[in-house]
Amino acid sequence: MSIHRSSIAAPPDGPAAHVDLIKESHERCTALGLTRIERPDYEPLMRSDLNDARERNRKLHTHAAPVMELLLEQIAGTQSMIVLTDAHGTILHSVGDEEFVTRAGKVALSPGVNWAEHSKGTNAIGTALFAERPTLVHAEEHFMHANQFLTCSAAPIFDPRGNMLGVLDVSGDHRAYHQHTMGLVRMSARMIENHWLNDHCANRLRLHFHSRPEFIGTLLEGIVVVGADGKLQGANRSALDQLGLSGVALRNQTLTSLFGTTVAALVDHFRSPLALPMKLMLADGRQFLANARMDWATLAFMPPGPQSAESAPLVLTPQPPQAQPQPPGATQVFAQPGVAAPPQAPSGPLPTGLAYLQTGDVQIEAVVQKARRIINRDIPLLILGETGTGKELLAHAVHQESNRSKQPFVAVNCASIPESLIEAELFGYEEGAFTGARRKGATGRIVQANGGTLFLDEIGDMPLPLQARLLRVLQERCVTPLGSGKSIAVDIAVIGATHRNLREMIQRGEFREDLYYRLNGLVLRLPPLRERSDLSLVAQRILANECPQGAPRISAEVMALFQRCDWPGNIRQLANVLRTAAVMAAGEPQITQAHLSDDFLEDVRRLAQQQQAAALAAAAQAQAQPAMAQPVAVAMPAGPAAAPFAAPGGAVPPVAAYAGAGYPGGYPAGTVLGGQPATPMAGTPAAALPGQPPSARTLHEQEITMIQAALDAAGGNISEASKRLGISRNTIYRKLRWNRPESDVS
Ligand SMILES: Nc1ncnc2c1ncn2[C@@H]1O[C@H](COP(=O)(O)OP(=O)(O)OP(=O)(O)O)[C@@H](O)[C@H]1O
Repeated sequence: MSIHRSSIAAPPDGPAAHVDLIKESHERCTALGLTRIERPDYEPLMRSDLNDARERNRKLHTHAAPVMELLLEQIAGTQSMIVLTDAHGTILHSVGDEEFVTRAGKVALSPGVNWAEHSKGTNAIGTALFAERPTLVHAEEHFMHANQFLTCSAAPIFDPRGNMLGVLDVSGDHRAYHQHTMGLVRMSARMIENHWLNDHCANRLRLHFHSRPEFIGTLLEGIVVVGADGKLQGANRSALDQLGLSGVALRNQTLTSLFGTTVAALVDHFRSPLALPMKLMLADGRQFLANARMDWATLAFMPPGPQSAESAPLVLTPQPPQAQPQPPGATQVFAQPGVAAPPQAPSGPLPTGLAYLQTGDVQIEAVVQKARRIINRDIPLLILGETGTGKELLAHAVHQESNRSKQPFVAVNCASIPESLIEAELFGYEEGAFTGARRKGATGRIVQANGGTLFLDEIGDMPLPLQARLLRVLQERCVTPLGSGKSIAVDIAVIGATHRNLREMIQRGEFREDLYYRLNGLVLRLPPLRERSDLSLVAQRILANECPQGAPRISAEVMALFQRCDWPGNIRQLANVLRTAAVMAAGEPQITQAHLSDDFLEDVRRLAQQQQAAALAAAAQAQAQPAMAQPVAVAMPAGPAAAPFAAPGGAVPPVAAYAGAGYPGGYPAGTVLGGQPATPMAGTPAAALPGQPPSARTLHEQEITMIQAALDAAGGNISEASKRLGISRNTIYRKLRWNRPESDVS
């Protein structure tokens, strides 16, 4: 049974446009010298060339494969097949009804064969490629007689900049034509485009919008990609449709020119995890609601929002190309508007990659030299170090300097993902793989990293059963998503990182020895900030990065304070402190104590008290020891102005006397912190348990106490507490979750 052309349902552009499209295609074929009875060119690509083409289009297939599987379910039993081609019309992959696939093979509708118009005449794939729009070619609409048993629906797949990536097509027996097929193919192509966009622009700010909020998060949502300078860099098809713009017209717009807002306003609005969608309005009055998405790593580089409602909104400072290269992983830099350039401009462009990390410390220098030697050598790297020491930055720098730099760098924090979800996150899953799984399934992070680098942060927190699966992936270089029988080949460089002592974990049976040896081709240990000799240069580099138009100096008093701090949050904490200070000091030539946040000064004060208390207790214990009489208990006074320490059995000299004497690890004589003399406080970690010298308290216990105190001060708000402590929210969760002594990194 053949279907009359005019009865073909739902051609993408209406019946008249469809007739014209086919007519023009036939004319092109005639002009190309093709004839209708011509024996089609059946010559497929050689196997090796097909493999090359598949390799070149691996990412397209990665994003298309789950969508094709889903589509296959919808068309099962309809005598049809699904075809994915590259941007030239060469078939890369096909799946479908076995019987029909064999029939289609007779007209060379199979991998390795090119279906561009010039080789196969009018057909949905070739004509969609030419017309750059979804195309239906039914039965005798095919130019060549041999293909007229087919009905084919094809949709081109574009990247966010409008570049053609390939074509998705469903071809079937023309007698089994179904009017919904074209719609399914168009939807599937959009899904692939959205996957591609979200993956490739993961590090960039994306706005997901629609005029109806319930459509945000669906296939109908518009997505625009926003650059650090506020320029719109790309969009999905639904965005262009909703905005009524072409891709080129969209890329000539900025957030301000199109929606009347700024990146800073967006960042500020969405900083709260509970933020509602933001209202955006076009110049013609049309309104949309938008959610913003971006990688957490990107957000980590953004400064806190405006300090108060009255303060001027933060604006993005455009960076001159090449003038201020970003450190590895950094994306955006903010400054206050209207601020005169501070007198101390950075002397030159900041180095990038591993060179960014070289600030003169000998331990770091050794780390960088060793890291350089293994670049492109297929040697797995394991980075050890406390939280915030720059493990991810180092991993990113290694990736940047490798020949994988153009491919994705995918970071997974094994400690921040609930144990039950790590497997799905890493390996991906098929539709219906487990209760609560997204209907369409998901690509795992390992597959997303294909061709690039997978950074497994906090690898020591990976549950044992998953360690076995990860080991298999590393050995066999292929991944099998949950609920799938098929494995996907992957080519990844793996960098692991942890703050834990993996050797001890192996001994306790908590970490697989075989995985450990797979991961530790080279082990690099990043020293904590308190052990580094380059604090001053690191601080200046962070400031230069924060204030591209000229960084303020750090006053000697502040630097002296920094030098004495023990930085439990390491460089992350330092960066947070400097970021706030730079905003407070805007327009002034140097950062003084007055620009430091009270939280930080409070922490420094508390630390000084702990150190003094520890020293006092040690001294008291030393005094008590000859008599072997009583255990030492140090009672802390109730507040800063309270009486000096008292130890059982006798008066202990006032703190001031000790401070004045200049205690080892404490403050030198006469040091004044935050305008007040350093004095002890009740409830500090150094308030030792009776019968136990403070030094016997583990670092972990002290950390827990500090975290608890910060949480109390922040009213239980973990984000706020993490800001105050300068450690990540994950670290807080982790430390509270494992509220037991942790082993230090060896
Ligand atoms: N050498 C450096 N110079 C400037 N900034 C740095 C340096 N090292 C780290 N940082 C900054 O410190 C912060 C923490 O770094 P990073 O996330 O790499 O640490 P991490 O060790 O991976 O932390 P965690 O263990 O908590 O995941 C980031 O903002 C990073 O940019």
